[in-house]
Amino acid sequence: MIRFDHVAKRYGSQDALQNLNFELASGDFAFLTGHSGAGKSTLLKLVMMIERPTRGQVFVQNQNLNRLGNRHIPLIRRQVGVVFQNHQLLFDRSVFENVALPLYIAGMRGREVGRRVRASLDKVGLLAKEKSSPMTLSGGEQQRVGIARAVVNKPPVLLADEPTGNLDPELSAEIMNLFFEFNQVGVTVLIATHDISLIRTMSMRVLGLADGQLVYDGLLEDAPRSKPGSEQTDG
Ligand SMILES: Nc1ncnc2c1ncn2[C@@H]1O[C@H](COP(=O)(O)OP(=O)(O)OP(=O)(O)O)[C@@H](O)[C@H]1O
Repeated sequence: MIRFDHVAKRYGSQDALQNLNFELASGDFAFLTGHSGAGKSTLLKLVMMIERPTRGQVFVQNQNLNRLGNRHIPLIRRQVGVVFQNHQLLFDRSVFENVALPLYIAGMRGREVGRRVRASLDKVGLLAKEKSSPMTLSGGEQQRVGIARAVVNKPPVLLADEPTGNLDPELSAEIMNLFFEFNQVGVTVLIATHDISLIRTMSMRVLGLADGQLVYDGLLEDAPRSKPGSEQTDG
């Protein structure tokens, strides 16, 4: 679960988020949308403890992040898998080694690593590519490696920041289906995206940000066509 309770984030004199209140219960799925600079990445960074709120409280899996010191950050990171737009894969390592990285960081060694990595690659349909270099893979395949890495230690929460940003509509739909599959087995999923046309095709909850404020929380199919994010594709 994720809960924001009167959360504000200010960078210097810039208000990135203001008085944000929402909750994703365990097993919920939502898209996070809004214009460039609306505060999507900042919101995700607060969940990952890359940033701290200026005011208010963020809860992840019922833990109040304000109460956790920096030494607890790895504990939260193990509970929150993250998928980035540009994959952030290591091109000098194999697919297997990229996916295994969070397990190594968590101190896991031996056979369990192989078992977990292969289970994860199997879920994203890339079991046959474990020895390949990510460089030899297509954009969609690279994104699936990024997803396998995000879920390899079975986090209860999965975040994604523009995970389909560089992909064509067909591949984007495939990637979204993977997120739905993880959600169906109980993972809480929050996906930041500009891609209103893609999320219009799915009747899922949408959190809409504008200028750091939550201006919409509901099913997009119920919304007037100008909301939320006003179809902006900038940024
Ligand atoms: N490290 C920072 N220092 C100063 N200002 C920042 C910082 N990070 C973000 N901001 C500002 O906070 C606001 C929200 O930015 P954020 O990156 O969260 O928006 P976003 O919705 O993710 O945008 P995009 O879709 O372009 O990635 C913007 O005005 C941005 O300029």
